[in-house]
Amino acid sequence: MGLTKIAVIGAGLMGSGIAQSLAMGGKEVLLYDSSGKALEKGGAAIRKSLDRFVKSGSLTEAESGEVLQRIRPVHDVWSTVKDAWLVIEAVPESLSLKKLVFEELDRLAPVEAILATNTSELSVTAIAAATERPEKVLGMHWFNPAPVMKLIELVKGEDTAQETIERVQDVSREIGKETVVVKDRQGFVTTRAIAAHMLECMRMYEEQVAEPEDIDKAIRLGLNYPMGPLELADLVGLDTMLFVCEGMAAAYGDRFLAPQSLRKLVEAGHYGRKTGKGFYTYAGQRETSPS
Ligand SMILES: CCCCCCCCCCCCC[C@H](O)CC(=O)SCCNC(=O)CCNC(=O)[C@H](O)C(C)(C)COP(=O)(O)OP(=O)(O)OC[C@H]1O[C@@H](n2cnc3c(N)ncnc32)[C@H](O)[C@@H]1OP(=O)(O)O
Ligand SMILES: NC(=O)c1ccc[n+]([C@@H]2O[C@H](COP(=O)([O-])OP(=O)(O)OC[C@H]3O[C@@H](n4cnc5c(N)ncnc54)[C@H](O)[C@@H]3O)[C@@H](O)[C@H]2O)c1
Repeated sequence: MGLTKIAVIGAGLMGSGIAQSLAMGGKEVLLYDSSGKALEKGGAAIRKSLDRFVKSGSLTEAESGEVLQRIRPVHDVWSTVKDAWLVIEAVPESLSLKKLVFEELDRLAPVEAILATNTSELSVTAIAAATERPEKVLGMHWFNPAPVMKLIELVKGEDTAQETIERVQDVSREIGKETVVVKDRQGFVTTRAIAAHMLECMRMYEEQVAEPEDIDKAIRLGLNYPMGPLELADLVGLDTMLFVCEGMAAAYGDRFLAPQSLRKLVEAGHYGRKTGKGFYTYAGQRETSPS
């Protein structure tokens, strides 16, 4: 029997959601995080999300249990990847960190395994160059919350083989997701677009054009976005926001420069929902007031 498993490296906001999405699509998933605490937290996030699906009637209790059975938390990288045909990385948005992780994955994963990065905007080509298998490396950009969002943005590095793209298109379709294929340019399509929108809204926040909740309400109800920019930033994580701004500003210049107030929130450790405070304050994951 060939390689049948899918490995996810990083069990944070995205890695846990990615593992859940794959398991909801019937795939056997191994989930690893360098922090045991984060691995436990990721498991709790998966159970919380599955409860939402059961409450909304999309899943039965039995189906929810079957999904959980398909996700195996693992405490070392080799055990996570040794039987995987696809390895998906979801560690923090740092190019140096991702390169280190890909060097390790290249050493430990089966030679025929595809290695995918969930980076929001970093160079897939540069990440692939940290391996001996650039033709098997691609960007597999999921969206938060991964179990709910329909799209996976596939990014073709300079040396990504067409067969690699097609195999990941197939598995994305099998789990009920839609894909687009984009060139490896900083920010791809989605991050470059959403960053432009969110940064302009952040500048309006800094200029006090309106109260935070009115900025969000205006975008939500006036433009029919499911979430306003500030509440979305708190969901995605202000740490990730800042990482992304730095990458985008390096590529495209000042128009993507991180606003000072974003940097200050991150410096203060206020990352949004995941720390309980960002643009808003959250008591037990329920919004209480603008911070
Ligand atoms: C302003 C600062 C600017 C700074 C500079 C910007 C530059 C950087 C910009 C890019 C950053 C990286 C981007 C990243 O790579 C790509 C992305 O992910 S972009 C974000 C894409 N996602 C969205 O746009 C989400 C939009 N929102 C929605 O679709 C919906 O609101 C929702 C999230 C699906 C929730 O819908 P509802 O369920 O109807 O609303 P609720 O109120 O019930 O949900 C709130 C709560 O529950 C979570 N949730 C809901 N359903 C589920 C589920 N089934 N599984 C998991 N989680 C679920 C939701 O996320 C909320 O979170 P929680 O409170 O549970 O923690
Ligand atoms: N947050 C979002 O909405 C979102 C959406 C799409 C893509 N992304 C991208 O996904 C990636 C992860 O983002 P996130 O929001 O899930 O971050 P996160 O901080 O929630 O999770 C990252 C996890 O990686 C773990 N980790 C760190 N170093 C590791 C290592 N060497 N090996 C294994 N695990 C390690 C951390 O312990 C943490 O649990 C980033 O590249 C980000 O840009 C984020």
